[in-house]
Amino acid sequence: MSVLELRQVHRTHGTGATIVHALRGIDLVVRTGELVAVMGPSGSGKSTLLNLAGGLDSPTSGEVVVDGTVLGSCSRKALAALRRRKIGYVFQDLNLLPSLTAAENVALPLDLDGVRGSRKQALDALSEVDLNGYGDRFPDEMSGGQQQRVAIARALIGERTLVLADEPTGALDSQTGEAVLRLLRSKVDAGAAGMLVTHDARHAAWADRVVFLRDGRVVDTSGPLDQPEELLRAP
Ligand SMILES: Nc1ncnc2c1ncn2[C@@H]1O[C@H](COP(=O)(O)OP(=O)(O)OP(=O)(O)O)[C@@H](O)[C@H]1O
Repeated sequence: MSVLELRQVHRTHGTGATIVHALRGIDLVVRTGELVAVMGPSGSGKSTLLNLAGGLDSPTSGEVVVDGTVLGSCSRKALAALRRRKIGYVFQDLNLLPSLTAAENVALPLDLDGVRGSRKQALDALSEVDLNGYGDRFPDEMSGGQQQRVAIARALIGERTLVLADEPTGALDSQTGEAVLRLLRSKVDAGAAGMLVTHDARHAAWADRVVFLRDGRVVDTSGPLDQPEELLRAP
């Protein structure tokens, strides 16, 4: 089943002589159980693509569909609820709330929906990212890598059908980074769809498919990545 669909998506910034075409006509489908890696040079549109898929930004033209809902047709309130319930997002800059503890940050999307037992679920999610006993710490009492794992726990908690991650392993050592990718993979295998922006071919190897962007266009896609180095060298 298609969870995420982009139909002829364009996104421009500015107008006239200073116009920037961040995305130029992207068609992409991500299905249940599928993890898609997005690669490409700096400025090729990867973060823009992820922001559009997560409903954090809107296309200049074209449609973004999540779980059968055209995001552009939603009210702000409906979009916020859909994002909270269905989309887990790991941002490059984490976006943890400094005044909430780790457990409260993780539980927040559930609390906003009045889900019972959110603290227990949050503590379980924290222990899955190896943060047992850290639930009552505030973000500024944790290392960058620990904060990143809190952000991952927040993205994976609940019944998310779409998980979006922008360089989720940035501040992590390679062993913890691998554990995070394994978690992302298992969330997808358990019935979600996932999209992962990465510069690292070893991380892309966790994906079922790699979409390679250049200048806002998909220039290549591959199945399971046999030869990531070749793809990275593509003209
Ligand atoms: N708010 C904005 N205003 C103007 N231009 C923007 C804005 N956001 C992105 N862009 C431009 O759109 C293009 C795509 O940016 P984007 O951040 O999506 O690239 P990226 O592939 O994620 O880059 P990186 O790997 O460096 O994070 C770039 O040329 C960028 O400068």
